[in-house]
Amino acid sequence: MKKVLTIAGSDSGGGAGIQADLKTMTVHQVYGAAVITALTAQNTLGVQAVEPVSKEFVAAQLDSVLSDINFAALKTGMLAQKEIVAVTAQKIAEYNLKNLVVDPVMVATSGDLLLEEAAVQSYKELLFPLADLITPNLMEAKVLAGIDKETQVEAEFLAKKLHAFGSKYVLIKGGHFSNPAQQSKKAVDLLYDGSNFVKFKADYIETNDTHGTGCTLSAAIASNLALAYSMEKAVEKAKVYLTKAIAAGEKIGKGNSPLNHIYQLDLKKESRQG
Ligand SMILES: Nc1ncnc2c1ncn2[C@@H]1O[C@H](COP(=O)(O)OP(=O)(O)O)[C@@H](O)[C@H]1O
Ligand SMILES: Cc1ncc(COP(=O)(O)OP(=O)(O)O)c(N)n1
Repeated sequence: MKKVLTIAGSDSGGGAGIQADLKTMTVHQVYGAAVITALTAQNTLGVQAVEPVSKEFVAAQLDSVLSDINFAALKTGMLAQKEIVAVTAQKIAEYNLKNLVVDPVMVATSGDLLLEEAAVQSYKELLFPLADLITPNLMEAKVLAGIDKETQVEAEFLAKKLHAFGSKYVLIKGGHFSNPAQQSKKAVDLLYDGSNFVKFKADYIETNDTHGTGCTLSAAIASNLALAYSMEKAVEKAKVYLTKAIAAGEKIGKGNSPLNHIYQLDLKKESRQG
């Protein structure tokens, strides 16, 4: 079995972070391991509190799993602080890890901050040059490119700007674009390899129940890379998985419900009532 590592924060509500990553990995039939960078007291309504893990303890977790398990791919999610970005990059380089997907998580959809501002530079200098793929959403891409959040820009422009930081590929996620493509009810993500653009289009689902979409997408891509798919195929398959998981969502909690990862398991619906 292929092994995949997530280095990310914990979402006590189970919708995003390492919980979403491990569910996604399991459904992809890869073995998921998790290094936790921060605890969040979180539910479907938002993030009530954040407790970052010390950089020493993140390093200890990384040494534990990396000295023991041979990972075919890995992803990073919420890294919270610049020291955690730095130690993560240091260990990824030290253990010469391949197939790295970096989801530069900054803010939850609820608006709660998941990364300190000082860490943005560390992402660009330390982590992106090691990455096979970075997966910013629109707002994250603007922050990383140093563009005002209110400025209207094309995804192509952002992809080119971010590719200059050294990752092999950039995927600009389209969940927050209010552009003609979305008006035509398509969720469009743009992949750039430094020369060519590839668009991935899926049906845009009219719902606010999208908690954990970014985490799920990057975990699915990492799983597909571990399974030896090309980057294009890995993104294409991940997007299909994600869209089905949004469409199959069931109401959980009082706020924005998480995705449904068990929709494709062969379980009788009656056995999971309640
Ligand atoms: N309502 C939706 N219907 C279908 N796909 C969506 C929807 N919202 C987001 N997506 C997709 O989910 C993924 C995550 O995108 P986005 O929401 O932009 O990132 P994040 O979750 O990091 O904020 C992308 O592939 C995007 O196209
Ligand atoms: C612990 C933790 N990590 C990441 C996120 C952000 O999740 P994401 O999939 O980008 O999207 P939303 O859940 O915010 O829609 C999080 N909330 N918590």
